[in-house]
Amino acid sequence: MTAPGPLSVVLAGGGTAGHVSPLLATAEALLRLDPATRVTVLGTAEGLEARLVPAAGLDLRVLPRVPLPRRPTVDLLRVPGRLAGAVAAARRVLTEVSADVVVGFGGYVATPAYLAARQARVPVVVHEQNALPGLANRVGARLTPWVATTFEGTPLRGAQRVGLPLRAAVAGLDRDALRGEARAALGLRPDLVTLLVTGGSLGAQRLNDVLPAVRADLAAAGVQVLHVSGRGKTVTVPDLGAGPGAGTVVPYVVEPYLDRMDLAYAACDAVVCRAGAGTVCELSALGLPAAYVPLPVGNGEQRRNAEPLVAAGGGLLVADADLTPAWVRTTLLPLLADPDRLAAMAGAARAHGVLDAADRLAGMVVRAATGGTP
Ligand SMILES: CC(=O)N[C@H]1[C@@H](OP(=O)(O)OP(=O)(O)OC[C@H]2O[C@@H](n3ccc(=O)[nH]c3=O)[C@H](O)[C@@H]2O)O[C@H](CO)[C@@H](O)[C@@H]1O
Repeated sequence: MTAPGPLSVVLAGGGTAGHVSPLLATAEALLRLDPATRVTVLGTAEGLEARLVPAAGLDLRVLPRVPLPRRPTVDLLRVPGRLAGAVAAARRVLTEVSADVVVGFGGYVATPAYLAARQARVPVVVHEQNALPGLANRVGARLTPWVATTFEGTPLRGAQRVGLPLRAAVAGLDRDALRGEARAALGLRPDLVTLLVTGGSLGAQRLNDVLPAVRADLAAAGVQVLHVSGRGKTVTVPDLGAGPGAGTVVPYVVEPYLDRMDLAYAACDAVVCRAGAGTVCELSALGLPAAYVPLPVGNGEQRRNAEPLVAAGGGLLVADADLTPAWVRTTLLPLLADPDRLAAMAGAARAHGVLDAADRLAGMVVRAATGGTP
């Protein structure tokens, strides 16, 4: 059975950019397939989607946030009432836009969206970004045969690996062509080895503390830094004074958040970062060598996100507690001074990455909406 006319697709997800970016990339791919597709996004007023979705020109509908407690606490008793309100709100949106399919990316709004779709008999597609699934997607995967994952081996029933949908600005990035322009736009020198430091969309205080502390060593080695710190997080970059590296002008540029991460990726030669699924997949698809410092909380998904890439030679894995000034001096600086090793890592990363996940997921969404089989 084929739905008549253009499809109406509801994308549900949000929270951090790690959740919003694949949603936006999937919207881009659906609109590439058919520019007449109606795309509606369900998100929260608190997440980054509240800014990023309208900025991408998409229709955002806000649902109340329903955090699901990870452990059975008294708060669990309040979930059904809150959840019922959010399901009813989602259901109204599905009816208003005559949804043909709901695609959930996990997070706060995904659970009510999945339940509303089930009530309205609208097909559901689940996309899980992380190597270990979150609670919302564990629920969602029980309701549908259409389950897509970023990584191989994610424990969800019926999972098919499609990779992580990447925005066209990243997937289509020609780093060599954009390098000069990107460095100039970011206040970096054209001629120096360039390290990108990024703690993901929210930043990471640990990275913000450790990397500036070795500014003098980096500068003395001729390594300039672009440090994306996260909004509201602090970074104190020491003045070089008369210490090592003084007298040479080696930039250490701090930006709280970049809407154009493609510029950062074009500008840099290597990366020190957290291991959010988005960062891992973008860097591997672009062939960027990186030292991954997984966030040591949550269900351990960040370590699992980076492990296969690191095992394939595409980067280093550094425990949070091991990220110290000494590590920078003894491990990172020698790596940055070794173009052959960097090139080998870059090649291994590129071989591991997936560039066309957005098109693969969009294809699955259309099949789910039009009565296909998984
Ligand atoms: C603290 C937290 O909850 N972290 C989770 C969050 O991470 P977080 O949101 O940090 O996610 P990711 O590393 O997955 O992705 C970061 C995304 O933000 C973009 N970006 C980043 C910085 C910037 O200045 N501009 C910008 O556009 C990157 O290009 C990338 O697309 O979602 C990930 C994907 O579900 C999870 O794996 C992480 O565990």
